[in-house]
Amino acid sequence: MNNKGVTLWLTGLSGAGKSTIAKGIEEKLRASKCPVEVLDGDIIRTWLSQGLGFSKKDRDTNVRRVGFVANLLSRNGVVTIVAMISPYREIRAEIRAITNNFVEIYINTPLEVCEARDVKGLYAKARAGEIKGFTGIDDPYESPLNPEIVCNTNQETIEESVSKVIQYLQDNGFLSIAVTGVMS
Ligand SMILES: Nc1ncnc2c1ncn2[C@@H]1O[C@H](COP(=O)(O)OP(=O)(O)OP(=O)(O)O)[C@@H](O)[C@H]1O
Ligand SMILES: Nc1ncnc2c1ncn2[C@@H]1O[C@H](COP(=O)(O)OS(=O)(=O)O)[C@@H](O)[C@H]1O
Repeated sequence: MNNKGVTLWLTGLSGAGKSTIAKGIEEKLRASKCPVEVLDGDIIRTWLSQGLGFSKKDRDTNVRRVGFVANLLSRNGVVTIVAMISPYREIRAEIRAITNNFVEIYINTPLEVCEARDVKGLYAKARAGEIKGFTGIDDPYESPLNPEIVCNTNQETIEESVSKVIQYLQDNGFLSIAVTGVMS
């Protein structure tokens, strides 16, 4: 096993499908004995970033911390999957510049679809004014201009998005093993 290590940075609105697709990629790679870790926004905010809020300053701090850890992992051969809203272009560019093999993946799901899913009921609260500064409602989301991969989750299945990412890893020499079950 001699993976190059890579950081897969999944960005998109809340409910876009970042965690779901991250888990799908993780499962496929783990089943093939590939070293993989997921840094998920919700879990990071429980441990590494407890106490941070959702101001631009706090979100940037959150993203910087995760970028730092992702680089440590990926430079040691781990496929590191980050799933965070990470709404600001500038900070994503900053992390790209300092991170080993940074691959930006835009989980492109229209706001209406995320809102209809409303997995955690937070969009309803944001619309009711109970949560202020909610991304996509009254806080910005700056979509990537040149992402390496785009997953249009309202036009493709979870499995198709996962396969697309694994295929990218294989095509770009990031995997030293063949991962089974990848559609072409
Ligand atoms: N094609 C698809 N790809 C990904 N998720 C999908 C798709 N179709 C439906 N879903 C559903 O959308 C929801 C996405 O929720 P998920 O927690 O993955 O979003 P998230 O982007 O991680 O949000 P948050 O930033 O709030 O953590 C899940 O319930 C998932 O099953
Ligand atoms: N004001 C808010 N804006 C966006 N997401 C929020 C907000 N308040 C709570 N959340 C929840 O916090 C999670 C997003 O956290 P992160 O991905 O860690 O965000 S980020 O902006 O700092 O990258 C999502 O699960 C979302 O549902």
